[in-house]
Amino acid sequence: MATVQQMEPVPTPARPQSINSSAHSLDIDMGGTAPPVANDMIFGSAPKRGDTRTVVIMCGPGQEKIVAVFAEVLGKPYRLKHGFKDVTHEDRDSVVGMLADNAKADIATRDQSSVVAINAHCVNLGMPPDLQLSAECDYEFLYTEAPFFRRDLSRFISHTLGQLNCHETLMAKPRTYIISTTFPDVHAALPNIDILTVGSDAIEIRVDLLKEPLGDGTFSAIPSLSYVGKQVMLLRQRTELPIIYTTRCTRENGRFPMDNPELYYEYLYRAIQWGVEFIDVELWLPEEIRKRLYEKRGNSRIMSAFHDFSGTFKWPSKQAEAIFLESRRYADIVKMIAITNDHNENFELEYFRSKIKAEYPDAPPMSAVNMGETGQFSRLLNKFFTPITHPLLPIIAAPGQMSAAEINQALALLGQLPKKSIYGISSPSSRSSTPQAPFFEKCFNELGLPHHFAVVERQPKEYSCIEAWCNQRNFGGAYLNPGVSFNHLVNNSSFFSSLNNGAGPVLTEAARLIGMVDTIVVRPNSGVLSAPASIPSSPRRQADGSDTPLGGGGLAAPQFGLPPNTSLVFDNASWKGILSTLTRDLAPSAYFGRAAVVLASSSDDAASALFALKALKVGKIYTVGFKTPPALAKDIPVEPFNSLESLQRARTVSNGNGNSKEDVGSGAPFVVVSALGPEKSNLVAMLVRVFGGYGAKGSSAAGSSNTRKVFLDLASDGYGSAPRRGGDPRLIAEQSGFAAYGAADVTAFTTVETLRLLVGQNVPYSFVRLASGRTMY
Ligand SMILES: O=C1C[C@@](O)(C(=O)O)C[C@@H](O)[C@@H]1O
Repeated sequence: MATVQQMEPVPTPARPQSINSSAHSLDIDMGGTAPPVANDMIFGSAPKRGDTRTVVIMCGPGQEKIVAVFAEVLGKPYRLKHGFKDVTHEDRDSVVGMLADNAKADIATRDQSSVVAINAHCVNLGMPPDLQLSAECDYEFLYTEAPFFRRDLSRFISHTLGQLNCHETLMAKPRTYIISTTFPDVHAALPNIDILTVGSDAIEIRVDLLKEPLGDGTFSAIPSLSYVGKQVMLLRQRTELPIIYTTRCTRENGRFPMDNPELYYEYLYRAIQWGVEFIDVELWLPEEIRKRLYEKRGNSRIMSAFHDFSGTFKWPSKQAEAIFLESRRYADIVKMIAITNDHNENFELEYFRSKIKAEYPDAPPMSAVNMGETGQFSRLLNKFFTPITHPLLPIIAAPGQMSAAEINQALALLGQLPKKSIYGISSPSSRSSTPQAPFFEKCFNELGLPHHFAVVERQPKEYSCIEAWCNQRNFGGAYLNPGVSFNHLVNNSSFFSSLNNGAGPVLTEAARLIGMVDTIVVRPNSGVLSAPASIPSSPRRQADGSDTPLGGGGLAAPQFGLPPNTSLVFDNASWKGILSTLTRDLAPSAYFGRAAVVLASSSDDAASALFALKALKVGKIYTVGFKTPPALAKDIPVEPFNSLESLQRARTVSNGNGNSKEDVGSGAPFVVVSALGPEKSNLVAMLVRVFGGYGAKGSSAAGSSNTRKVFLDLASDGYGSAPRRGGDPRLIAEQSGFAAYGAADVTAFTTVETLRLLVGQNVPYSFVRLASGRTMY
């Protein structure tokens, strides 16, 4: 059970510090010795250029508007053409739309090296997608018109074109859980989907368990592809989690018949076309089918699946190794599951796991557990893609399945998940009306984590106390709100500066370049880094002159001394919050090569946004109110607005398409990020008016574009939160044609990242928003 103490009203993590407090300078000069950099955290899974072929959208009559939405999400102009034969080299930077009926004539003869064909089908019209197009297109997007889920389209296209990759993110996580849903109809899952998926890193849809009603009170033997498509669509509209698509056969505890392996190909390949992230492919399927699926998987990942229900399977056997070797041939992930009868078989599995790791270090990651009650122990030990259940599910997907909370509680009992003290370190300037402690308590309880959480407050410009909270035996990590400059942290703490033999704490690439730390993560030492020197922290002098231990603020008296086998990693979660907000409704390519404006009253406030914009490969950054730190100005043109003329110049600069080299950075600003406080609202409002209006790149006779520009106000929690001089910039931005986002969006995404970093658990964005009193949908 989590123990939470709300000591002070808590902060909004993404709020820039200089709104209320004096700015700190950001210089990336780290002094003499460079701090160690966590080499496994370099840029994470940053957006990529991905597939650069011309995107062709096929749509039904009267549905041409979906072409414009695709174009908008991708940040490209669009044009309508009759058929594939009319798509030329000139269209390469546009989205091309065409009517499905016309496309059928020549889709088969398209040049697949230059075009990617997407069948966009609106399910509201009562007809299934055209069979020929479904079979011949590269991808298929199923959607509802009312309501329309733009973030679903954004996710679909970012995934299928390879601009965002959830696989890399999941692979980097020390422990991952997948929830196996067992609903006969996804509708039943939707009301509880947020709570159901707390702790899950991906969600499995058991296609074989879906029951398609036939209208006469009976159900079809297997659900039709059109029914399955709608179910997958529904699920993806309501969860941001990657989906695992499973057609489990009758022999392996499922309901899919085994007499026609081609049926599996049909269903599984369709899932790749739908942009499902993970496809479960059973090992019994003929090699030719497994190979074909693997080769045609696009940006989806294949999970080879083997289950043995005989009760005679032995992990220490030639057979087990042979199964692994066969599985890995056409797989990105290998899953091996067996029913066992003896507790010792859990140890045999662990031996098998370590043997495979040692003998095949380059093999795909393996998820391997034993089923049944005696096998539950192996579910605690498996760290990668552990299948879990939840009490709200109608049935468990396999004997012995446990929930995330049960696994975590068991790990805690076994001493594998020791109780830690986790802190939210705020300062008086960052107090907000949303109490953070009850939220963390809810998450910890929901996840069965044993940790303490406390919000503690430091005084402005007081950094030395932070070391006292961190230099405790049971310190489990902290978030800092507002973030603190790395230099301030290290220069004011003999503890931090002495870590790693005087080289300082480990820094992630993001924290190093941003220069601001908002998350302190405790990590077991990897061989690469030397053990941090743990020194006793300096006790605080009380008024009477006696020494008193620092920290805790009401927690049990802390034991001093970070254990020697641990490292502190200084990280920055805010930039990810900003990145996720900016890519919620737009694919990363909407930003590639375009110009951005960042307003802030200090470089500390601007740094996370600058880093996120660089990750999005913007072409140029205009700045207002601060000097860009050299590390962040590297490899990108940065121009301060220092006169009305410079502003005017930026406004009228020609619009390129941003995709070719010559166009990089050209065009009027597309995205404006402001970290200025309410007292500077009129300046922000003036700028959004100046840069407002539709249009963006490429609107010309050659194609039309209606891309809305993007405005992100890091200083505003929402409309009407505080009276603002010159009006609310978000409202003005919206009136000026921007899509506007505020600090609450960034905060929720940042909290998701913070929890991942601090406790290694995934709490969906929608749950965070729900807990803070707002729903996404
Ligand atoms: O393969 C697996 C693992 C599983 O069988 C289990 O044992 O938890 C549950 C299935 O839903 C899933 O597809």
